[in-house]
Amino acid sequence: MYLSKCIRFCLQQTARTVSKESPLWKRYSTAAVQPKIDTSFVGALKTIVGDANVSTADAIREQHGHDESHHAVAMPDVVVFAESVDHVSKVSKLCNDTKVPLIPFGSGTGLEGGVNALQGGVCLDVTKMDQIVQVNAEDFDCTVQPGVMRLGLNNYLRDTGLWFPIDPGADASVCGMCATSASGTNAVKYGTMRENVLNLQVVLPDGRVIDTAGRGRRTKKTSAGYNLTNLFLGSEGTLGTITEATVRLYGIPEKTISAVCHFNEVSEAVDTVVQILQCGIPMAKLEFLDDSAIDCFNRFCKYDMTVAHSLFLEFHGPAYGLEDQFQSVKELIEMNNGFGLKQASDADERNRLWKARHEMVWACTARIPGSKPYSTDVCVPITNLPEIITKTKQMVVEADVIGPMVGHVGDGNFHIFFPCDHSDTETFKKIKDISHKMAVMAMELNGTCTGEHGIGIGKRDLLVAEVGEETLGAMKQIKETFDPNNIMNPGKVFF
Ligand SMILES: Cc1cc2c(cc1C)N(C[C@H](O)[C@H](O)[C@H](O)COP(=O)(O)OP(=O)(O)OC[C@H]1O[C@@H](n3cnc4c(N)ncnc43)[C@H](O)[C@@H]1O)c1[nH]c(=O)[nH]c(=O)c1N2
Ligand SMILES: CCCCC(=O)C(=O)O
Ligand SMILES: [Mn+2]
Repeated sequence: MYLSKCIRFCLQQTARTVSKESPLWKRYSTAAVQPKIDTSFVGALKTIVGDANVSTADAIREQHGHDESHHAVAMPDVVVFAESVDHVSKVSKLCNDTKVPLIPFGSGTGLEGGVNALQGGVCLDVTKMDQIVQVNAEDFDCTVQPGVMRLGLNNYLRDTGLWFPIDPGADASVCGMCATSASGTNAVKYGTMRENVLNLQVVLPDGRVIDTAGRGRRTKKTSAGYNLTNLFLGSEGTLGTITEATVRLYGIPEKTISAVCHFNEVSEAVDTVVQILQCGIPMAKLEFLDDSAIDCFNRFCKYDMTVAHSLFLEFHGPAYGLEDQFQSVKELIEMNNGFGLKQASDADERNRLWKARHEMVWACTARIPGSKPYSTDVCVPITNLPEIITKTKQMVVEADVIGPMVGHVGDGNFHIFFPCDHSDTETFKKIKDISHKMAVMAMELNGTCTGEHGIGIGKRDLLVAEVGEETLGAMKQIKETFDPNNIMNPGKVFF
């Protein structure tokens, strides 16, 4: 009853653009920021980080005013490249004292408009802080600065026999992945960022530097006080700037088996997934692509993969026993009328088998030249997957829009990738409508409107429907405590 009240509220709100004058803004935003960016402010920034690390050039501001999503570019007034924690601290304090918005920038691969400078201000680019501070190979952890990218980290780690498995597809910064609580294809086995971060160093808006678990702490377990680490995971730059992350590492699996198979019915594929999980088979990846996704891929890469609903699977482990796991899954696939099962262990073969999954975003946007991805990102308890996937697919077919479905179904999480061209207003309206209905359906099925991309700009209305007014109020209190002047990435997560 309560949920449906919230959903009605949220349906009313998304129908219009929320401006600073609206009651919603006043209700859910802290003090609005008054940017005071003039030559003396820019001069003060230059004094802190050096002339070469401050840019007001249009091209640089444009580059920092958007991510990979469809959201309209919103440029910051100035871009600052920090080279040290001291830089971050002093720039934060200056912005706080002068009430200028401050937007941390990782690598701009986000999908919810997280770095778009809705109210102008300073974009704080931390990519120059790119040191791997420490690797504790025998403890399976390492500490990185915010400019360290996940692929760079894994290249560096290769000789140690370890890897950092969280894989959002894009080569994102590890601290940006903390900020959005990212996950991706490996979460079935290794969890999301929430399960893999041991400690964070954060610069608060007033310039204070804190370590969420205490300086140097890197234990797998702790019961010491509030879990500030988890508070900052998924905070999307709205509470502070993450300047160091200590993350968990894993042994590179001795053997990997990849597999792909097809189904005529969505329900057969999803039932197979649920049964694999119920049997406790420790899958590394369990992904679903529908027929429309495979069709996009074939067109984009000139492949001739079977155009059918497909499961992409991966097994990681010691060579001993992995083949048995594969055989058990094979039986389940056959029981559910799956066909065309292919498997590979060799790295090149495996990459070829999985190519459709990895090319998906670009294969999809290629269908409409100049389009950008509009991603939906719902996640539900695994037993509710068949219902929401089937209903979503029906909506996409009925609306007659291009909307391939790709799911991290092993986690109950899936996306429709809509190639989005804002000038086609009719299609855009249909996309928004389906996206909204998917989120509402997910919430009705005890799920969430975002499993991994975050709230950003696009899902602010949905947050209140998801968590309820009281919980949203508690979140706002936390925001006000850390950031009383609302300088940190204003207009994100909350209005
Ligand atoms: C092709 C493709 C495919 C995928 C994805 C993207 C793309 C382009 N993503 C989304 C994306 O990769 C993910 O959101 C990253 O975690 C963003 O990291 P960036 O470093 O790019 O942060 P980016 O610079 O885009 O910033 C994202 C948000 O975090 C904040 N932020 C960044 N660095 C910060 C810091 N140091 N301190 C505080 N705040 C900071 C920003 O202010 C912003 O709000 C994804 N994701 C996923 O989870 N699963 C997936 O499957 C995919 N798949
Ligand atoms: C529309 C982009 C969604 C990217 C993503 O999350 C994935 O490929 O899993
Ligand atoms: Mn994803």
